Amino acid sequence: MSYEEEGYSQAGYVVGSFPKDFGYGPDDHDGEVQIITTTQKPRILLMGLRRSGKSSIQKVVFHKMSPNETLFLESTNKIIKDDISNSSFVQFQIWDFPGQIDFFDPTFDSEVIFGGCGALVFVIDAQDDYMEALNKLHMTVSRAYKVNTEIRFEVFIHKVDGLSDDHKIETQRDINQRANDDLLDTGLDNVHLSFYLTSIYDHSIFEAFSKVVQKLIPQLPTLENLLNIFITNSGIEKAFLFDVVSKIYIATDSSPIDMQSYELCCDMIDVVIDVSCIYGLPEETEGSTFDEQSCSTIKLNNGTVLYLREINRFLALVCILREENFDRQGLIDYNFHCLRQATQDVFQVQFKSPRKLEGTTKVYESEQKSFPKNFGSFPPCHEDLLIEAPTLLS
Ligand SMILES: Nc1nc2c(ncn2[C@@H]2O[C@H](COP(=O)(O)OP(=O)(O)OP(=O)(O)O)[C@@H](O)[C@H]2O)c(=O)[nH]1
Repeated sequence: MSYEEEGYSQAGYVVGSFPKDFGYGPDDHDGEVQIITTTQKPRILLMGLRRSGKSSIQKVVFHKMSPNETLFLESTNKIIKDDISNSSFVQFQIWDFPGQIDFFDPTFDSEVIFGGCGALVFVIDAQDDYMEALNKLHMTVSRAYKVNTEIRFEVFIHKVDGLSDDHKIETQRDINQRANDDLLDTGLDNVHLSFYLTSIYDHSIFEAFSKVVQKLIPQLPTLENLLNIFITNSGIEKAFLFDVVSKIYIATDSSPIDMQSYELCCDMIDVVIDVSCIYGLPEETEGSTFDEQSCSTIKLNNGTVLYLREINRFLALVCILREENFDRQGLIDYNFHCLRQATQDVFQVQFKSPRKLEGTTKVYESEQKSFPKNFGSFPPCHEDLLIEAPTLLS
């Protein structure tokens, strides 16, 4: 059967009911998936005035550059296209624009640049006077929206490490108000801007980028639902699905996120990778330090356990739970295997025919009782933790 018959477009993406042609997923589990790496990737554009911090964000989040090293970055003078799909689960390109870009330059092709773009991240330096940045933001948004009404506009109020807490809130309120007023004045009141306070010197930039990326993942509600069921049946308090290299979390359960939990999980990934680098591979062996055997459990002295397991070579599940709930580690391990299988299925559905795709997606998106029948749960003595447990382990 040809790819088209199977539901593929010529470009290698699925013709079907997904909202956008975004390519995600493990490319090592199924030969079919590799076709996506040869095609045009969905794009996230990084724009903003000169020296606002665009290249630093890209280098810190996706290339492990330490924040202090960004002091020596040279100014970008042409569009830098960074394809991060080789190292990351989320397959997209990031285009870093020079600050002085001129929209009226005839070589600036808005149709091409904004046409296939998923998200436009506009970076504003909060330590500087931001009036000029707001003008540029308005010009950029109106230009992009004219070409592509589907773009998500994300505004990073950046370098907030230099501001006091009160000043941060006040700056965000002021920028939000002015940017939306500008849009209203030009009749663009249906354009939605999202604002984030960010800095490369803490985890805020990773958190903000996580939210930007999550909005581009059509499978997000399904993943969230899977994680909800997993944590409820396993006595876990919080679970994140991490892209290991970037430390972007592509999904979490629906309980509230506190920054400390996120930071703790990020730190755990660093520890596991560092220890694996030193002790994980036999001497003089080339290979990935994160593989199917990667797993770790860390018990903290405050009665909390951190639990990390590999989902595929790019993705890790990191959970936080109470020590007493870790007594039944076998059950958690078992449930994790169900979750891992389900997660892989969710992403591979994307590469099946639209007909099959609808059916499978429905299974995962419907009520909890329709989830994989083999999901384990705490035995009946822990009834408080059960939610219509499918098959109980005895
Ligand atoms: N304090 C602080 N400085 C930052 C932050 N992010 C970037 N910088 C600094 O801002 C300066 C400019 O950063 P770049 O990343 O080169 O800025 P850019 O927007 O790419 O600049 P152009 O390439 O000229 O458009 C560098 O000295 C960075 O170290 C941040 O979160 N906090």
